[in-house]
Amino acid sequence: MGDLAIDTAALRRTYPRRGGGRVGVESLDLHVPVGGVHGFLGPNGSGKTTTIRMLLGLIRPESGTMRVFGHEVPQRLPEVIGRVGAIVESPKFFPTFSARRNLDLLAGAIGAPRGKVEEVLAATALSDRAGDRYATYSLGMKQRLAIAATLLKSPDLLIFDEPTNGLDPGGIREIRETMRRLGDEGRTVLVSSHILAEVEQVADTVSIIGRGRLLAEGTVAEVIGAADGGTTVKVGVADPDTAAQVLTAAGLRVRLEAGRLRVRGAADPARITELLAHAGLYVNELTPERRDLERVFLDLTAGQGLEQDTPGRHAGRDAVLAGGERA
Ligand SMILES: Nc1ncnc2c1ncn2[C@@H]1O[C@H](COP(=O)(O)OP(=O)(O)OP(=O)(O)O)[C@@H](O)[C@H]1O
Repeated sequence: MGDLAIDTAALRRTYPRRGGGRVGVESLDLHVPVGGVHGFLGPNGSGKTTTIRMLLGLIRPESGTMRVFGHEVPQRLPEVIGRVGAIVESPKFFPTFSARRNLDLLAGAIGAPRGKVEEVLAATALSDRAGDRYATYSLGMKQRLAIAATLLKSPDLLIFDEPTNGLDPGGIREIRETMRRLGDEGRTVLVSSHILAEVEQVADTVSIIGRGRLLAEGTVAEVIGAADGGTTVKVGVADPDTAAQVLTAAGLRVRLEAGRLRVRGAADPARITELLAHAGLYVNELTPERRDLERVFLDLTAGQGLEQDTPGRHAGRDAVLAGGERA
């Protein structure tokens, strides 16, 4: 792995749990590469917010180490905090002022260069509505304005804790597009979430945690592949029996299903086409059957949620995972 924006080793911060035992972050090894969007995933209560609060110096770990851009934190946090922008709670804006005026005030307070306000408004797709009063903004626009405010200091690392909570699908898409743009600019975006479908679409890499420990990490494809033992590909071919022999001889696992082959173990589906073409067999269908991240996540984190979580605490959040964590 290349340079890391965030790395932690055996990071621990726990709280006593009612009825005995402890909850929180037990021993977390996190590796967030520099540049791109990193999904920090786990069920409710798995320790995401606790980890983020430790990284930002808001609470102290009991033990373990953390580094941000190679600087040990919290010891060296003052040297690096200027490169970090975070939205952990909703920031306060003046409701009767426009978004632009709110940002102008903040920019003045931190000495951000002129022109920065228009730049961050554009980066969060708010330019058109920047003259409107904050009070008239939708929840999604408010959230994007919060991102715009953190961008005023041009952070290299942005940390968003569940940024799409409570947003409608349109609002979620806009936050996702904003994160994608920031990642494409070479910034590092750490986004915590328990809503997998969203993160799968935007994240370059992910960490999946459960009960304060790392369960899987890597690119989305790697995490899905590792959990699945390689991609499964459906193959349609005129002579499936011969094709099955060819592929089996090449070390792949093959099953005949409804006249088509289900082939596992090929690192790259193109290898299947190549093997069959060499045997004079022509493929008329080749469909990678990817498990989605959600499935992997549910399997990895089954029973890892907080069974003592208060029912309804996360009302309105993703029902699938709420169900999954209590499975
Ligand atoms: N200040 C605290 N006092 C007691 N327990 C706490 C405290 N902060 C967190 N916890 C507990 O630690 C565990 C991890 O919480 P945390 O908020 O880090 O999880 P999370 O993954 O961010 O979950 P969510 O998605 O629900 O926000 C939970 O069981 C939580 O109740």
